[in-house]
Amino acid sequence: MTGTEDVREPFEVRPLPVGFRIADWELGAVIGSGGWGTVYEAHAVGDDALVAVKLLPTGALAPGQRAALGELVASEVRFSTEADHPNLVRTRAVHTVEAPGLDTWDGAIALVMDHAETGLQDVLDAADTGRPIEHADRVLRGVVAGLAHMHTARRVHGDLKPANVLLGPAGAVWLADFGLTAELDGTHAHLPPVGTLDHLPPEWWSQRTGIEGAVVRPTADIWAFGVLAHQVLTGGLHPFPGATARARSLAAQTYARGTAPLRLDAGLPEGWRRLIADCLAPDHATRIRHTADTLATRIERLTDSGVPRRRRRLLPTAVAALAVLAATAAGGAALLQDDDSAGNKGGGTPAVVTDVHTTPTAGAIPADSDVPDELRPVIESAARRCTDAEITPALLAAMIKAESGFDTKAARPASEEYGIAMWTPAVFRAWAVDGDKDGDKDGDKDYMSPPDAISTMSLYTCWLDQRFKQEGMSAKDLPALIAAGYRTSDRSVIEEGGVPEAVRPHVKKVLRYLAEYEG
Ligand SMILES: Nc1ncnc2c1ncn2[C@@H]1O[C@H](COP(=O)(O)OP(=O)(O)OP(=O)(O)O)[C@@H](O)[C@H]1O
Repeated sequence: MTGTEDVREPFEVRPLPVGFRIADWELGAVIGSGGWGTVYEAHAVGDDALVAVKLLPTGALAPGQRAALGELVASEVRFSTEADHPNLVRTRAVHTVEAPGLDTWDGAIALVMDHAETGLQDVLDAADTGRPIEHADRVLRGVVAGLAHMHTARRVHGDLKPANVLLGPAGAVWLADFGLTAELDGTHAHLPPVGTLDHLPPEWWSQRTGIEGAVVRPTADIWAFGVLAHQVLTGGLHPFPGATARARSLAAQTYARGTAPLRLDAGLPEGWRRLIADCLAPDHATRIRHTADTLATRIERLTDSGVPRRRRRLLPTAVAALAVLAATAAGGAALLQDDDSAGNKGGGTPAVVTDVHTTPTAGAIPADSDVPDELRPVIESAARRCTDAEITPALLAAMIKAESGFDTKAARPASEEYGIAMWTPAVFRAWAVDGDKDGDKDGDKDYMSPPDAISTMSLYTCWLDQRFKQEGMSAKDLPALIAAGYRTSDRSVIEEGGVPEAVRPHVKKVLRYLAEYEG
């Protein structure tokens, strides 16, 4: 899981005492502090119902800071009082603090808001990595609906991130923190050059930040939504690799320049993968097609069953794939359509599966196979990391058997291949997954550990599968192509237009084992 790093210094001043009165409100404990304010619990005098009071001080700051802050405060107050939508936090009142003798607070602005139960960042911090958070669909629907409302009102949020999504009573989802919200003037607005690195679009870095600040457009919020959706659906994982926000931001820029592919978490359902990839289109011009409104409609369709679905499609039989490898006709192979009913391809098309035995256990490892018992759960859980139908426990098991014969200590030093999945250490490092959950530092991912090696194999084969599908390669050949790509590379398979000669014996072996496992 990744935390967030802010480019601003945290706001630090002495808090006001519990019981301090602002108009009819009595302050309680501090909930937290952000870039330019502190939020307190509070209640109306004579009423126990909680509210949240955000205090935005304008005094006791260096003159430069004061000017910038003044504008932000004005923006936050202006938008907060205008905002009227179930997915934007409600501001009940705005007061000016009277505290003579308390320089920091005298003249501060107090926004009295509905009280949230928690924030999305806290939920992500406590979440299981790799799985959607509870009620992920509801949260994402709420966020995108709030965003759509803002964009229709010609506003850009400008600082969308999990810390600015509040979760209220009865499942309420509220966007909050409108300090960086800007009014659109033509197609863009100007914001002071601040924000959170983790959710800034890559084009932000190449924009000049003149006296008016950086240009922001609604597409910046769409990028931030893509990052946030990825985090919500994976228990907090950022879509770009890196241990710090700066490193992740550099990775996003490298991707935007076209020098690295977008590698979203392999566990994402296909429809969500498409939607997030659209939000993370590399520049403003390609992202502009995807508005908060169109995303909201797609999300409605993706989540109409109430939970983000982790659907599996059924696979072509290995027997048919073997036949294809042998260059015989494979007329009986299943042709599978994409199951993204809300994606870019027109939507509404259900998965079509023909001529295949639709057992719920398609691709499972049979009980009487030679796969060692202790490896079965490891392989099954690794396969679940990929929702593409071709990456099944049976395929991973067949590949492992062909690679190492299930020998956890296998080693081929001459070709630098080690462990049960025969990883080359340098390649492993680029893809490594912490399958045994013994930590999240790079050093804890070990190609000699079967869970790490097999989980990483699943991630890598999932990516190969998607590459070959993008290239329009035949669905029925995918198991063979994946086994070949794992032995060589995606590029050599694509250039060859099939299984390269040198690895045909190996691929035949994989397909034979796969046929045995699939019965
Ligand atoms: N209406 C609210 N109800 C309950 N908690 C809130 C409310 N508004 C903000 N908070 C919490 O108060 C803390 C500080 O919020 P604040 O908006 O000042 O900063 P931030 O969002 O963490 O950072 P920044 O403002 O720098 O982007 C956060 O933990 C936030 O979840």
